[in-house]
Amino acid sequence: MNTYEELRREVWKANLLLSEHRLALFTWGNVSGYDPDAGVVAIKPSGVPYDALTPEDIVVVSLEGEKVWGSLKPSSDTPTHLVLYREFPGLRGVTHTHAPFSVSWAQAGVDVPLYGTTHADHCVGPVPCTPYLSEGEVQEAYEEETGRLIVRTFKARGVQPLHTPMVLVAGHGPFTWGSSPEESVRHAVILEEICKMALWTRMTNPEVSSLPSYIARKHWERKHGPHAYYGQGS
Ligand SMILES: O=C(CO)[C@@H](O)[C@H](O)COP(=O)(O)O
Repeated sequence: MNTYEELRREVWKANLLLSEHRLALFTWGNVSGYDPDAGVVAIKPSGVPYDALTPEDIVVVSLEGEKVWGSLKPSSDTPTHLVLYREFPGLRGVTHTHAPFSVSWAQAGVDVPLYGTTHADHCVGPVPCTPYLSEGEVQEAYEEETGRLIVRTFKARGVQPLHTPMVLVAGHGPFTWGSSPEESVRHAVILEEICKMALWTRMTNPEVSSLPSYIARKHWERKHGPHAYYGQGS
């Protein structure tokens, strides 16, 4: 019987990084990983503190959300993760945190402007903030609709998820993703730093404008290859 041990250990280690980087207190936040060959997602169990988490606690579900391995309840945010894996091809890891600067920008309900090269190295353009979910969406299927809201926001704005691996959900907090669970956590750390620097930048100069696009493009292409700008690359 497949116990998905390798995937579970990878996801377990990534969840411990949330706590190590102080991106989530208590049981807040969650990290998952997707194995497309097996067609399963491993994710943190709901309500288990990080310092008590073991690889055996990690729960494995199908892309449709059916539990296929594990005794605990999967994270309450599992439906959000699953929508992102289904709708954004290439994702292998998703992270959700309650990191304070990221949550502050999400609560403010505004995009994080691209003020500098640190941001430009990791995102083509501002970090999008979604609008609020409607009352019906919240009542109907909150976590699933949160994922759909992220996908709608990126598609409506023509943002490539592999070129902007992060988003703020209005009133809630950040979701980030990547080519592995560990990379999705790294993007959450980077997002928190971007949000902190953007807030301090705006406090230092309320009239500050965004970084000129020719500098932002140079930094993005230096790191991701030429012609990778605005999704023209791989
Ligand atoms: O977004 C939230 C709550 O607002 C979640 O991140 C919880 O804070 C963690 O839930 P579990 O993963 O433990 O179910």
